[in-house]
Amino acid sequence: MMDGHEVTVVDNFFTGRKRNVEHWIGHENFELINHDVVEPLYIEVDQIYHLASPASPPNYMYNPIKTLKTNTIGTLNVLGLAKRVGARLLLASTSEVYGDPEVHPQTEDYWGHVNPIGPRACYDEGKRVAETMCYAYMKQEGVEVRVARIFNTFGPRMHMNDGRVVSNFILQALQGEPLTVYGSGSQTRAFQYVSDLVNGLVALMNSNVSSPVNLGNPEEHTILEFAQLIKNLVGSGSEIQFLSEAQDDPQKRKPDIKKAKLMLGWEPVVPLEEGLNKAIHYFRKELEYQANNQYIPKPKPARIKKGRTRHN
Ligand SMILES: O=c1ccn([C@@H]2O[C@H](COP(=O)(O)OP(=O)(O)O[C@H]3OC[C@@H](O)[C@H](O)[C@H]3O)[C@@H](O)[C@H]2O)c(=O)[nH]1
Repeated sequence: MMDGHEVTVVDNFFTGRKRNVEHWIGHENFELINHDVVEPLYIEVDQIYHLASPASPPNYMYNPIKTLKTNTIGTLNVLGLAKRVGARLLLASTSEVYGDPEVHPQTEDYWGHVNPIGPRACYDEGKRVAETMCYAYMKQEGVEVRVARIFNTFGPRMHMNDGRVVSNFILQALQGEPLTVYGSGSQTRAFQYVSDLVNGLVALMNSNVSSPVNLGNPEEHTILEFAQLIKNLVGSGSEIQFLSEAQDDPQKRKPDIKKAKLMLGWEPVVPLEEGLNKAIHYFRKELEYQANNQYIPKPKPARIKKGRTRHN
């Protein structure tokens, strides 16, 4: 929108919210369509960012069949749209295509280590077949595709009930509740701030790189370190609580971003603490918003008939 393009947002609001784009509603270049990509879509566009699919593990595991349909039928539909109108399509793929990786850090040529029947499979395998579909359409139909393998990302406008670790820890720390660490907390992740990701996606879309590219921040920490860091940044007295570990939880994850640096001239620029402070500020405001905007139906005023006076 800020570059002056006409933008159509398509969302079924399974995990999205109108509030996230409300500042653009009414702008002449902006359109919001309530639509599910599992159904075909007929519009005229020249670039498609295919970002559909819940991305938070509790969300995608909540309805695995829907997650599979979105990533398979939904991807076929948007590829069909790209083919019909001659648009370029960027797929939001994921670091989860590497599964619980045996190669560290993960490079794009690593094929991954995925449990095809585990609880994460609807998402991991869904995204893997979505990549396969992109390259089949590229080879057979000449559709221009771009594939971003997105590593853990956070930032403002995440849903309070998202369930991923950054929003969970920040909300728990702000409310004085225990920070819930799954397992021992020795598993690692590397988190990027949302604006870095957006810049990477736009750079990839407008590049000539059709093979998959990792987009992530390579600064790696254990989950326990993240819990302590967030507690300190919030200034919270919350305890750290160890819960049972999640099944098939990847034990180590960190992107190798040499390819993005070399071919897109892209790398993350927002330091972790600066990004976390912005997210903390956002969630603080969200908690205030929630406290002040609970929907309480107002009682209807009694209907008073005019013109007649009743005498009992
Ligand atoms: O409250 C929590 C939530 C999560 N965790 C742990 O924190 C780590 C990160 O968990 P998240 O749920 O944030 O995200 P995951 O790394 O498991 O999956 C993510 O991977 C990359 C993206 O494609 C997706 O956004 C998502 O699937 C995991 O080890 C998880 O077990 C906690 O310890 N406590």
